[in-house]
Amino acid sequence: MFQVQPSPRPVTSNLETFRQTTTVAEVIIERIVEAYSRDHAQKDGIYYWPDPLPTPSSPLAPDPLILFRPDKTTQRLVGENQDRYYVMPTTIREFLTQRAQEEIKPSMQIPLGLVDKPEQQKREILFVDLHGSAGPLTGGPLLLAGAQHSGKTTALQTLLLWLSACFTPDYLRYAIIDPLHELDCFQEMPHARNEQGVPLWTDGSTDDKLIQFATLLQDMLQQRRTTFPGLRWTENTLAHLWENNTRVPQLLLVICHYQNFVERLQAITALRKLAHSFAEARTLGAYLVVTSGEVHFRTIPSDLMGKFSTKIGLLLNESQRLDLFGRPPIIPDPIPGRGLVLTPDRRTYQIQLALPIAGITENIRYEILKYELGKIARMQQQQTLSV
Ligand SMILES: Nc1ncnc2c1ncn2[C@@H]1O[C@H](COP(=O)(O)OP(=O)(O)OP(=O)(O)O)[C@@H](O)[C@H]1O
Repeated sequence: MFQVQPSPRPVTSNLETFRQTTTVAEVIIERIVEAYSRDHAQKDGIYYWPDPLPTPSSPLAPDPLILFRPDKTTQRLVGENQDRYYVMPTTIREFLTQRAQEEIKPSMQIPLGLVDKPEQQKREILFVDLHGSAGPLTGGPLLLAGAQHSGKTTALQTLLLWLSACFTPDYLRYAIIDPLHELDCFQEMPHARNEQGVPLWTDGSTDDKLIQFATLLQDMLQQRRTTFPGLRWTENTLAHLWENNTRVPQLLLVICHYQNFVERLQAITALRKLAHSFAEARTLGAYLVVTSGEVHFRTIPSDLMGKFSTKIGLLLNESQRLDLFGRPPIIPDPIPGRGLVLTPDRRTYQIQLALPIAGITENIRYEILKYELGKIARMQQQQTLSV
């Protein structure tokens, strides 16, 4: 299994360039830090106050937190930035090479950014677990709720980029309902087709399209059961099948902008049924992520809301925060990608979600993302052919 290591924080920041004076206290602190390292202190049970969450600010720091480190090809497009923090210390190419040498096991633990845990004096990687690797109470479906331009699509890009890099299509497929075409760059990925080459993507612009798509996915779930008659699916079944060289891919359903379908009776009925089927099929290796601009029970009824074991809220107003988190202990700053997470163990933390790709504008990031996805597809195809 690969090791997830946070990249070291740079010692200096841009702000320091502008600093005029150094106080006596700062000199003393610097001397103590030199003599008594963070590692030493931790061994003695002393924890430093964690660094604050990286803050995107346009135009000074539009991309402070990125999933993967850029490689030489993209580095020249995104520029050097000492203050960027990488969730993964490797480039995508290094990651794929490393993955090709590993025994692949099912995993739906996805690093989406950083989480601040002040009471534990920790800032750590935010992992969302769609499977619940230590039982259903440790993970399950994810709801990403947020106002317009709060970072929902970006979070989905990060999630899908991670899964695309982790798994070849033999081990993972994603099915996407994307009414605003915000995830078009994933349509071309082989992961977004079923074994027969049928696209697992729709914009759901008509009820017929959506119902047909829902039927296709329900059939895929049913096929899992009928292909292995008599098999009792438990949370470890997929892992056992993979160990025995039976490749049944994990299947992720992503529903974007759920609130857009609410006024369409036939569409929303099919969508709700589909969401429930996926929410209840984690032992079959089926997973669910939903984004919504609204969290009121008229949009997401309580029976469906109750299925989401992890809830992320970005730029929510007070009543939306109340609907999703009760009375949260903190109110996050109105920054893209900054928000709250309600974890499966019912705790609420402040988070900063990562961008999938570095770059000073959204357009540059999108172009690089397309390029990186193409590279992933090509490298995975070569690796599959050479096995
Ligand atoms: N984690 C992040 N760090 C820095 N910038 C971000 C982050 N997330 C989003 N942004 C920026 O905020 C803007 C809005 O992001 P995004 O399109 O993902 O929001 P959205 O919630 O999907 O919006 P909409 O509801 O309109 O589709 C984009 O310019 C994006 O680059």
